[in-house]
Amino acid sequence: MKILGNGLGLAEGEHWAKLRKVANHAFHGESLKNMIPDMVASVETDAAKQLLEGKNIFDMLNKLCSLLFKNSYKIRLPGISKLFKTSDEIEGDKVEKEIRNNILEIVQKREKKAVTEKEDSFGTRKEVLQLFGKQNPNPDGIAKLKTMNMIINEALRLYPPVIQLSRKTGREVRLGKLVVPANVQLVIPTVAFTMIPQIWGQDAQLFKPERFSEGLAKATKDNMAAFLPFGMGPRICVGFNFATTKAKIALSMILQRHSFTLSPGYVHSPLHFLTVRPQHGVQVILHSL
Ligand code: HEM
Repeated sequence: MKILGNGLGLAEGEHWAKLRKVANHAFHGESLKNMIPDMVASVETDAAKQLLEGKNIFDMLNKLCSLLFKNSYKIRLPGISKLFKTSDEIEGDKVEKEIRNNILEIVQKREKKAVTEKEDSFGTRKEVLQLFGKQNPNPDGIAKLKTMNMIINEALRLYPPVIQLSRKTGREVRLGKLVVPANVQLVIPTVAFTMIPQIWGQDAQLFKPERFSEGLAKATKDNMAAFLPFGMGPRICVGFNFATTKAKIALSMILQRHSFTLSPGYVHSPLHFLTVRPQHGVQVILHSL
């Protein structure tokens, strides 16, 4: 019975009711409707492969069933299995372990596939391949990297390397309702502006490059000062174009050659130390295309 676990089929009472509620929800019309495209895709492409993967598991389940059946009327003292195992019990444990490993293998394979598919969910690789094919990036194409530009903007919004600007008033100035005398040092916490829900919405903390799909003015609801990763005015970052162009070239060349996933060892820990940076680096796993 160990292999059957404590699932819905064997659960009782309150535990059963809880599991049943979850299962009802999972198999409810709406949830099921959302699964249909995946079901269709899996029937079209993966059916044969899945059958092969699954066959091994069903063979082992059959073996386990016959062991259970063979032993179901045998009387054993409670706890004796811990001290002494019959050959059937040893065989049963082995089969159970194999089933578990097989299932885990299938799950891991699916997870890996899902991550690889998700990796280009914004269509950036498609965009790169359409513009450059396998050739090196060229200036005309770089200017047309629309989704990549959106992704870079969104990354800079959430993790601006420079989190504040500073200015000193050369003379008395009026800032809205505020009159600031001459020689005052002002700190402008630009990072705080990137989280204003009235501008960015309730999902301001989420990574959503599509918010930049219709340009900066639309994304900031005409408050261009809400997005200042490179500063503003005459002292705006002089390397602005250099930095974004280099990033686009590097990303394009990676996407032309590799798919990549975040390493399971990566720990998300942005650290502000002069600039914002990943405290422990960003470990990715590259797969050649
Ligand atoms: C993602 C990369 C970069 C970010 C986020 C960034 C951000 C900034 C920011 C916020 C400022 C202050 C702007 C202001 O006060 O209004 C600045 C200034 C500056 N940046 Fe960058 N920067 C980047 C890359 C670069 C690169 C690659 C270079 C050089 C090739 C560069 C050179 C400069 C210089 C020289 C200034 C001072 C400009 C001045 O005071 O007139 N930056 N940067």
